[in-house]
Amino acid sequence: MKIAIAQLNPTIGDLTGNAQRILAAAQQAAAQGARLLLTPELSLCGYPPRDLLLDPSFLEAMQRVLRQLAQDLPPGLAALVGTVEWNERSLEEGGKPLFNSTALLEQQQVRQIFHKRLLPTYDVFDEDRYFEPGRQINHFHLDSLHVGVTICEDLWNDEEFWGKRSYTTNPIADLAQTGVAFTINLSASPYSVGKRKIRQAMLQHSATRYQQPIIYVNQVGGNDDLIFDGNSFVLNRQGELIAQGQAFSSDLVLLKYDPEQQDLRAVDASLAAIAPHSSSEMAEIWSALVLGVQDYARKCGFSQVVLGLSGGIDSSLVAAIAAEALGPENVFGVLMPSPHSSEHSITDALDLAEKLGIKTHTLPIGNLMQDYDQGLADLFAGTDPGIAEENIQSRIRGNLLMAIANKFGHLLLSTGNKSEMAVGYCTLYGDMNGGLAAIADVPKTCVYALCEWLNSPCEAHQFSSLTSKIQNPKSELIPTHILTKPPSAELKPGQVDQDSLPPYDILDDILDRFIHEHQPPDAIVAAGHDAAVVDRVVKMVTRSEFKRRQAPPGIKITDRAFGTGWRMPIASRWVAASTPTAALASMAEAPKH
Ligand SMILES: Nc1ncnc2c1ncn2[C@@H]1O[C@H](COP(=O)(O)OP(=O)(O)OC[C@H]2O[C@@H]([n+]3cccc(C(=O)O)c3)[C@H](O)[C@@H]2O)[C@@H](O)[C@H]1O
Ligand SMILES: Nc1ncnc2c1ncn2[C@@H]1O[C@H](COP(=O)(O)OP(=O)(O)OP(=O)(O)O)[C@@H](O)[C@H]1O
Ligand SMILES: NC(=O)CC[C@H](N)C(=O)O
Repeated sequence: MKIAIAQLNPTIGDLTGNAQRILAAAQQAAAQGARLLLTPELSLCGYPPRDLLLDPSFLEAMQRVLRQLAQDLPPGLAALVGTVEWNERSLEEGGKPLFNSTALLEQQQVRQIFHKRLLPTYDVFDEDRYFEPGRQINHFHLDSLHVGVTICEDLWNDEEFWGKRSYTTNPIADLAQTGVAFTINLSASPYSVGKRKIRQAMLQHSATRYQQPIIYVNQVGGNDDLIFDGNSFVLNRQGELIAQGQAFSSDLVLLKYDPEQQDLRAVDASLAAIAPHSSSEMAEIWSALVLGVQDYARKCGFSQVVLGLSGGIDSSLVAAIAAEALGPENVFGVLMPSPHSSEHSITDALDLAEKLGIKTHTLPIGNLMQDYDQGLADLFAGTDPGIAEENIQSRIRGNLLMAIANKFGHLLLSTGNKSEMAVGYCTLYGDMNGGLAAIADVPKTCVYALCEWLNSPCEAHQFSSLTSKIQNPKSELIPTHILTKPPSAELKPGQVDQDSLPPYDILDDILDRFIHEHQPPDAIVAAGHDAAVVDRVVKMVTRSEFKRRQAPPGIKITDRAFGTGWRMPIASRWVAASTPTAALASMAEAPKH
């Protein structure tokens, strides 16, 4: 029996468009002789639909579209399609009104429905808000084949792999008891650095432990802050990788079940294992950010973006990502020198723009600054000029950029990185203005590493059309001077970031321990950091929550991004304290994936 994995990129809420995507994949799969089509979790509405699930008309429409899709599928092809079902018993027995489900469509009908059993409610996930956990073991027969069904989190509870149990049930253990030939996992698993390897190792462990071949089907594409990387894969009974989908793009992967071997195998290759994708961390992050900007713009209806080009490294990286995502002709860089701007802020920005092939315009802001200062002169009389006056530059730039975005229907990209967002080194209604914060989850040291990677001709060529256009292999995409000069906001004469912040390698290590590793300040000091610096950084993070709450959505690439997975109070007096006892620390350990 041939089986097809449809690694799809749905748009949230575009029910008919998503159904058409499923249908197109179904037709392609049927043409290649497939009997069963697999689609990702909630493939009909896209994941995560969030509070659209509270709209009854949305749920009704989903039911209608699902039934129509069942009618339209090619004859002879069964399909598993992700959908939402009512929990009718909730009216009498209580519980949540919905299930996160998968429908088996066959012979023009909805033949069977399976409900997700384990509901993630941590980090960016909030499934307990909407769904009741399924109680049944999910499996079906197709021709002579007996198949197990799981939905994403259902397979994230292997206590041997994790060293602890997150839920009381373990769906794959239940399925193994029923004698299924293999288990399917229909997922919408967001990207973060290193997650592909974790998924494969985790499911390899489960496949061998339960003697279960596993087909892992993941969604692809950017949905607001979340990037789904695809990377679907198939493991045989020995846990060997026998097929995989592309990273960061839609795909259709065919495989088959071999009844003699009682195992899954690739259609074209032999049973022999294949090598997992081997791209570097930088290549992965680059691809995730490009897809994030591309899909956010496309799904919100923008074809062009605008950003402030300062000749600094952050705006240079964002411009490069945007040029890759939307085409250089669709990126508009605005240079806005003030009397405090250096000469190189202009020459470096123009040099970068030429290399990327993007359009630029120069709008000096000196006159506007004078107008603001004069307008405020009476009110500010007798005070010393300071941050308020400095920030006016940033706010003039933010204002001009929004005017340009309004006028030409562009999306404004803000350029703040994660280190700045963490400590509040950015100006509200100034450089924080924007619709999408492309690198808000990329620490400053990683911003440098990404630019260096873009400039290294070997691997970047495979992942960037921009670098491959550069004829001279010695000529870099991001001008060297942008990488070597000290970072500066240039809001007052001679200002550099390191006047206000610790060196970025130290800052980023403290932030990594505090934000990603959940280490308390005393543990960070014990790791070798200066106590006063740690204390200052932790206070800056805590006190700048009000800025982050007003920031545009950022593209998540780490296991703990600011945004939907970071829910801190603003008006709070708590500042992280000392290490708890070991027992408490392990109980409180937040799930990461
Ligand atoms: N809890 C709270 N809830 C709501 N609002 C709160 C608040 N606490 C302060 N605020 C308000 O926020 C104001 C302070 O925030 P804000 O006005 O953003 O400004 P602020 O943080 O004072 O200054 C911005 C900093 O970012 C630096 N920087 C670095 C890189 C680039 C840029 C750039 O702009 O290009 C700037 C700049 O040098 C300066 O150190 C307060 O004056 C107060 O009005
Ligand atoms: N002279 C300028 N012209 C246009 N935009 C500017 C200018 N100065 C600042 N900006 C905008 O404000 C943002 C914040 O400035 P900031 O100095 O923090 O970043 P950067 O210059 O890109 O990088 P770096 O932090 O390495 O100097 C810039 O990325 C840019 O979008
Ligand atoms: N949609 C889900 O159930 C996702 C949860 C899962 N732990 C993942 O990140 O892959």
